[in-house]
Amino acid sequence: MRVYDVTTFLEDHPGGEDVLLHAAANGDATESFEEVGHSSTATSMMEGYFIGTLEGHAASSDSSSGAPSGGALRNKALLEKKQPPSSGFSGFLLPLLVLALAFAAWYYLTYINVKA
Ligand code: HEM
Repeated sequence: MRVYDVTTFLEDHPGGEDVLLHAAANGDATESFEEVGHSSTATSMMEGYFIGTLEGHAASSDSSSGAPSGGALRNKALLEKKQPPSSGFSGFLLPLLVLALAFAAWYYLTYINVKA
């Protein structure tokens, strides 16, 4: 199941914040969202609020088959969060490595490779 954080969108939602809060409290807004017949603009807007997927939770259309209830949605530990772009090797170590290489090159050219 896909999870969206619409807290910053509540005030801007043309359908009002109440429907969003109600859908969130329900745990699964898939059906409500589809019933409204949202435009393709609305559907692509929604992707901007996507924060991750919830594993082990069936889509609402399957919920009659005894799938776990929306309460599980609040278990943030189950969320597969998107990695922030600036972390780990590419975010911190790589720029540091490039800087170190640049310094080494400058040092070599300035002090070691001087032709008198
Ligand atoms: C991230 C999720 C959502 C986004 C980005 C979104 C966006 C929009 C947008 C752009 C509209 C204007 C009409 C259109 O372009 O289709 C709209 C209308 C509406 N939305 Fe949403 N929506 C979201 C979730 C929901 C949910 C979960 C519900 C219901 C529980 C809902 C209920 C409505 C209703 C009732 C309208 C009609 C308002 C009217 O005609 O006056 N929306 N929404």
